Amino acid sequence: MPAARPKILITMGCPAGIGPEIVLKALGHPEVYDWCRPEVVGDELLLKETAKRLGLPWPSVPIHSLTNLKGVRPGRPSAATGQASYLYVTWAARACLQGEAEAMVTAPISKWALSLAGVKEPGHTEILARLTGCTRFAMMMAGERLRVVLATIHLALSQVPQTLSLEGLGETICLAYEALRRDFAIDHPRLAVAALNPHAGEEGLFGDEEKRIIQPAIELARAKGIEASGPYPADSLFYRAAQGEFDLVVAMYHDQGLIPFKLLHFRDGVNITIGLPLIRTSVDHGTAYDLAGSGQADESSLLAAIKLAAIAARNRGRDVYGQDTSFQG
Ligand SMILES: NC(=O)C1=CN([C@@H]2O[C@H](COP(=O)(O)OP(=O)(O)OC[C@H]3O[C@@H](n4cnc5c(N)ncnc54)[C@H](O)[C@@H]3O)[C@@H](O)[C@H]2O)C=CC1
Ligand SMILES: NCC(=O)COP(=O)(O)O
Repeated sequence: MPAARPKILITMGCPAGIGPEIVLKALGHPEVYDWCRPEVVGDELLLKETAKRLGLPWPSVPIHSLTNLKGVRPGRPSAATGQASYLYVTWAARACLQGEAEAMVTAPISKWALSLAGVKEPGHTEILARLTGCTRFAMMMAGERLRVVLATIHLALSQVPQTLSLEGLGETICLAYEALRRDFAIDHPRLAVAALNPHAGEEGLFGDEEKRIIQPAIELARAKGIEASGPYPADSLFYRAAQGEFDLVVAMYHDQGLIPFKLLHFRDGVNITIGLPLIRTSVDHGTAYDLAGSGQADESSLLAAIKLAAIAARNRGRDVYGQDTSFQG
C-alpha cells in the first residue's frame, strides 16, 4: 500500500438494505485504515441507529450526511430509499471527479427502488457512465481466482444476441485489457473470450454469433497487440481461467459470467466499473433485504472492494500506456 493513503468515499447504499450494517462492520476492521482514509456518504442518524441496534462500534471517520431519513424499515425499500441511494452515489462521483477523493466504493442499492424514485438507469454502472459522460465502460467482477468482464450488462436475456456487436465487443475486450494493466498492474494480460452458444456454436449448428461477431472482435483486438483468444465454449472456460490459464474471461451476458464468479467468490468478490475517469469498486452482492436488520450480513465483499479501490488508486500512478489500445472497429 502507498505511504500516502488514498481518500476513499464509501456510499451507504440503500438505507433499507444491508448497506448501513456492512459499512459499519467493514470500518471496524483496523486494516482498512492501513489501506486508505475512508469517509462515509450516507445518513448519519440511520447509521447511528443501526450501530446501536446491532451493537456495532461507531467508526471515527468523517460522515457526509446527505439525508435525514425517518421511519426506514429494514427490508422495505421505497421511492425515498431509492432517492437517497441515488443522492449518495451522485455526491461521491462529483467529489471524485473534482479531485476531492481518489476513489469511491459503493454498498448495494436496489434497482427497483431506484426506478420508484424515477431514476432511469438500472444501477450504479450506468448512472456513473452518464455522470462522467463515459460511453466506453464495462462491468468487471474480480476475485483471487477469477476475473470476468461482461459484454452486456443489465438487459433481458432475449435482448443479448441482438445487442452484441463486433464493435461493442471489441471495445469491451480493449477496456478489459486496459483495466488489467492500469488497475491490476498486469503488464501482459491474457484474455479469453467466451462463446455465446453451446459448444461455441458447433460450426454454426447452434447459432452463428461466434463466426459473425465474436471471432472478428477477437481478431481486431489481437491486431491491436492484445493477447485475446477464443471464442471458447463457456461451459469449460471458467474452470480453465480459475486454474490460472487466463487472467480474465469476457462473458457475453450477466449470468454467464456471474454464476461461475459467485460460485467461487460470493464472499470476497468485487465489482469494478472499468472505463470510467474515476475509480469505483463495489460489493458483488445486492441489498439482501431478507437479512436487513438481522445483524447477519457479511462485510467481506465490501472489505475486498475497499482494498481493491486502494490498490487501483496506487496502480493508476503507474504510466502503462506506451501503446494505443483505443478501439477503432
Ligand atoms: N452493487 C449493487 O448495488 C447490487 C445491487 N443488487 C440489487 O440488490 C437487490 C437484491 O438482489 P438479489 O438478486 O436478491 O441479490 P442479493 O445479493 O441481495 O441476495 C442474494 C442472496 O445472498 C444473500 N446475501 C447477499 N449479500 C449478503 C451478505 N453480504 N452477507 C450474507 N448474505 C448475503 C441474501 O441474503 C440472499 O439470500 C436487487 O434490487 C438488485 O438489483 C444486486 C447486485 C449488486
Ligand atoms: N450483479 C451486479 C449488479 O447488478 C451491480 O450493478 P451496479 O449497481 O454495479 O451497476
